[in-house]
Amino acid sequence: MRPVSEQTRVAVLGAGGRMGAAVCDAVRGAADLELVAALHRTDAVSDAVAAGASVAVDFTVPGVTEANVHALVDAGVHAVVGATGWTGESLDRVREHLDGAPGVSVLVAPNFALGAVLAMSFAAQAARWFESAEVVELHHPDKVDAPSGTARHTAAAIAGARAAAGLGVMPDATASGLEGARGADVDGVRVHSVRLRGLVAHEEILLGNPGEQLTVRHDSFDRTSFMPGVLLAVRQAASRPGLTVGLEHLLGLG
Ligand SMILES: NC(=O)C1=CN([C@@H]2O[C@H](COP(=O)(O)OP(=O)(O)OC[C@H]3O[C@@H](n4cnc5c(N)ncnc54)[C@H](OP(=O)(O)O)[C@@H]3O)[C@@H](O)[C@H]2O)C=CC1
Ligand SMILES: O=C(O)C1=N[C@H](C(=O)O)C[C@H](O)C1
Repeated sequence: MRPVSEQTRVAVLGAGGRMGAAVCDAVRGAADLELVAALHRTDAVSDAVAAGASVAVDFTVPGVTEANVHALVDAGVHAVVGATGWTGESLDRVREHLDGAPGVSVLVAPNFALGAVLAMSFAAQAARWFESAEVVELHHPDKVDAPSGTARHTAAAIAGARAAAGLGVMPDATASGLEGARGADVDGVRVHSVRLRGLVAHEEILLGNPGEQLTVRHDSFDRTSFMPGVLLAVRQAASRPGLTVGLEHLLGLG
């Protein structure tokens, strides 16, 4: 056990959830970290501050997480955020808030699994060379949002790479059919959501050209897959002031 003075004091918001509980276990198992608060929906964010946390990890739910982050920034506590539901507008509000809170950091990452971050990076790298690209995300049926934050982030990165390469609209002759059959449109990239008992978190990026297909696939079979990324973000929080979106920036991929 390290001396208490060397340990980073960590709070977990959403501690009773599937991810929050796994993060609490991971923090307890790390010699350089101390879990000082495990907060549930009935607790206030100020409880993390009162417990002396310097970093708070938020795995609550869309619709709640943004308010948590603003409260943490006000208190000077670094935030590591895994909860989804973030938009360009909500990220802008946090960025603006952080302008008035020098030294405080917020990392929002739609996926902390190293393989998922690499898959997104590979897909974005490949996108400029293909006429077509579509994203399929597959999750457990208890997930409350669709498409997944990861799929949105992936589609946005593909769209950005296509635009930078001067690619236009993808070929698609669909003129009629059932609403929703072609999935959601994220910046011009189609995203399809599967919810199936037995799954955890999976993503396939399909890239097509005449006569060939490239498939990039990542599978999280267990929530332990997210923990190395979460712990990396907690450890780097104090040295990355301002807003960071995506774990890729901590992995040298951003
Ligand atoms: N970035 C990443 O790598 C990953 C992100 N996620 C995302 O993390 C989030 C949580 O996922 P998961 O753990 O599966 O979800 P769960 O439903 O298992 O957990 C959600 C947690 O949020 C808390 N909560 C719910 N409503 C409120 C509220 N109104 N105020 C405060 N807390 C609330 C719950 O508290 P209580 O226990 O008191 O009910 C619960 O602990 C989702 O957005 C998911 O997409 C998931 C996996 C990986
Ligand atoms: O809810 C989940 O489970 C997951 N949510 C995140 C997302 O929406 O991308 C990350 C991962 O896919 C698991």
